[in-house]
Amino acid sequence: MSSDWSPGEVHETFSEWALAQGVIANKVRPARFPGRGLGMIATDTIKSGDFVVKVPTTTILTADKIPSEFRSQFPEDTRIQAIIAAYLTCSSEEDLAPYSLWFKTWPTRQDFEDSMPMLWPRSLGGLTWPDSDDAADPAVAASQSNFLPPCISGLWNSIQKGGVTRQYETEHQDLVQQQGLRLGKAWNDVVSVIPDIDWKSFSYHWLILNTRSFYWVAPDQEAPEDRNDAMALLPFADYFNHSDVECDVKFDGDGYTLSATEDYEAGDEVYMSYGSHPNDFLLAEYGFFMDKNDSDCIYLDDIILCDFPSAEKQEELWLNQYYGNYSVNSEGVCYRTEIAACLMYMEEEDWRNHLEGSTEGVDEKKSEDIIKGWLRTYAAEADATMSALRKAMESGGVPETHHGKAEYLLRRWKQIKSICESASSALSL
Ligand SMILES: C[S@@+](CC[C@H](N)C(=O)[O-])C[C@H]1O[C@@H](n2cnc3c(N)ncnc32)[C@H](O)[C@@H]1O
Repeated sequence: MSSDWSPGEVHETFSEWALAQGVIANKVRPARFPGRGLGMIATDTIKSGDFVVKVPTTTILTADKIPSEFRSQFPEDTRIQAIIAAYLTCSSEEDLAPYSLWFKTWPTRQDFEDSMPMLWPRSLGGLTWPDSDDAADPAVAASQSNFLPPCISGLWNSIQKGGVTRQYETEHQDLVQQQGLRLGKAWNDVVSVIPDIDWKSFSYHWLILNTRSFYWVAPDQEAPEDRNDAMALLPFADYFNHSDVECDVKFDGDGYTLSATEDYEAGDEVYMSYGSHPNDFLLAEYGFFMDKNDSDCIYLDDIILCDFPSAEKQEELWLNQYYGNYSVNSEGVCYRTEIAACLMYMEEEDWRNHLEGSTEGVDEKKSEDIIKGWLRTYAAEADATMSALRKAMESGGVPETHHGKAEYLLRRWKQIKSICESASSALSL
């Protein structure tokens, strides 16, 4: 192994401890990967299907491992993530001693402040938290621009959002506001019971759970309604970085088995999938995005719904379950988007028949032009935002300490523009 990849003493010591606790590592070990922190490296040839890590139940951290007198003090609807985060924040060193080597391998709060948009300064689209010091900053108040991608912020610079007649469940949109609500509620719930709990430490542990937990349901329990309440932290297995590979993580009463879903050579990084997530979701929830991501897409909902000719036509979309979640990837737009485009110019009755298979009234050229117009609107948003962001960097609206984050956002906006352009070209084929 190259010395640059060496994980360092803290990780070596922790790995020895984890193996002594019954964790089994098969041809993998932690290593350092530029831009990805720690990850897992193959120490030998691994074939797809080989198990790479086993983690026994005895070593994992779940809500069941927290003393019931601690758990039971919180309001009934307090989420498991909040309870575990509060436990990790408030328990004595003695109670947490069994995990102490593991905690040293986790990222720092500064790492989260650098990578997670929800903790970024408000000038870059971050939220206001108990420790935010820029809430009253006049430069921030004066800033008219939003720099986060619309799927993360729910905001636009070049279009007036509006015209939405129905509330609906969005996929991967408005992410930072939803996170804000989740963390805000968690904070209120724990503060109601532990008024002097430390915000920085609590939010740090909440983010550790957000970025490192695995799905877990104890063998004698029902799966909770919300999968976010089925959380476990797994020592050692939490070194795996994400890639758009298949996922093979199984658990039973004995513990977890993580298997490779691709072949790897010695020296390759071995990945696990955190799910089929678009880049905006990865950025908001995990603090990174990928150069190549087959699951990447953006959503046209705000553009389409404010372009829709009448409330009646929007109602047609709603009644026929085509309201919202209009996705685009570099290969084109989704079927829902094509159907919405048809309703822009078709008579309602023809359109309803079209849903049943009729082509009466369908004009492919018109549909293509409409969709291309929507994609141009999104690409123009990318241009407007990149230009505003560059200006804010030059003028000091985004302080120099945050230029790294701004550059990262510019990279994402370039990807967004390129998705619009490739999807538009694909329409003409
Ligand atoms: C489960 S941890 C993986 C271990 C982590 N890299 C570390 O240094 O401890 C998840 C975090 O790893 C980072 N990460 C995961 N996959 C990544 C990738 N493909 N590229 C860059 N960072 C990644 C992100 O910071 C994410 O929040």
